[in-house]
Amino acid sequence: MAHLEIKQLSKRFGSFTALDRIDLSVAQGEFVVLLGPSGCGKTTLLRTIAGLERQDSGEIMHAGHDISHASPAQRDYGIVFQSYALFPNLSVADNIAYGLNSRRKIGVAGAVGALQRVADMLDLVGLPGCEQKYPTQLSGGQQQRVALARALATSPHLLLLDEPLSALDAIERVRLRSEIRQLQSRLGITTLMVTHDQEEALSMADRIVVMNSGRIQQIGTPQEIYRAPCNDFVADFIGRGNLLEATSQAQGNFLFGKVRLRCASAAVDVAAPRFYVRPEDIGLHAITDTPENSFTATVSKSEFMGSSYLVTLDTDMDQRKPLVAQFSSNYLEGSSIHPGALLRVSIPAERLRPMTSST
Ligand SMILES: Nc1ncnc2c1ncn2[C@@H]1O[C@H](COP(=O)(O)OP(=O)(O)OP(=O)(O)O)[C@@H](O)[C@H]1O
Repeated sequence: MAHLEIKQLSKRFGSFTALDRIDLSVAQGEFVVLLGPSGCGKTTLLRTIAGLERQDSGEIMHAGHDISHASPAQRDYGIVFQSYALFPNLSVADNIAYGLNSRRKIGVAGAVGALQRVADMLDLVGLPGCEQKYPTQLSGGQQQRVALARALATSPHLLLLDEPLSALDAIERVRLRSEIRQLQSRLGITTLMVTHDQEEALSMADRIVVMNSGRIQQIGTPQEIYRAPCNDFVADFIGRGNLLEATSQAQGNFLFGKVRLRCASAAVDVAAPRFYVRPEDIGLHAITDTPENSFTATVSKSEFMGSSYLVTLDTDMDQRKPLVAQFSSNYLEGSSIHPGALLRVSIPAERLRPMTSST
């Protein structure tokens, strides 16, 4: 049985459809990331699960209970928002204890129990001894750790994170994302996190739900989403990529302008073949070599990215956009990839991935 099950959930604001028949099943202990561009409905979905928005239709089941019409207080979750949302006039301890008080989970041990719980929570998020500080005395990352401690203080069975890292600087963001992931694994708490940052999603999620215009586009592991995007939107949104159109030839061969390539997959729509190639899947060869699926290309632009170069190539493939390749800096050591340079590149047959849908 799924720990969280969302069935045909729809939400409208006036005539605008923010969520359109969302189906999603989350397993116990899973870390699921809702990913999509601004305005696609991620936050609305999270808020509807929290009971902070009411759906127009559809169901939400949590641990076998129908919570579709339960009030936020009747639902069992902890939530962390993008802006730290701590009470500035309350100490760290009071901020964390607030959740305990409001949910009446202090128990018989009363205030002493609450103090111990606050201390335990601060240990858990790596801020021991910070009880008496105030939010303004903490960095952004520390404030989000306190917000996390507050969300976890009632031992909820569901953790909802709404862009918890987006207000932090780059270094703190990377640090906190691995801390959150480790903590989540350790506690085994089922977690849903909203982000529009694809790197964050790829590095943290067990599964990613890619959304656009209130609809789910694809659900899969980071590897599945990255390697096999199901449509143009996902292909475009996740990482860099080349969408290529071709005409069919015999025996798994396809013609891209003047360039003929073999595709190893049998799943090509031969009537309208379209493919997807990641920049890092493009090979670079000595100009005199002629491995399978290789062709010549002229460098039009070369950007140094640190560990790699991003190289824009003019080819005879006759596509709407130039081909973009990514070559490792180590591999290029000593060779010159400057605008105008003639290269021999290849798209290996198994890296030429068919697109099944253009929606
Ligand atoms: N209370 C509301 N009233 C009217 N429209 C709303 C309301 N809340 C959200 N919307 C609209 O619903 C759509 C989805 O909003 P939502 O906040 O869920 O998007 P999002 O994917 O989380 O985007 P972002 O990353 O920018 O927060 C947006 O077009 C937004 O303007």
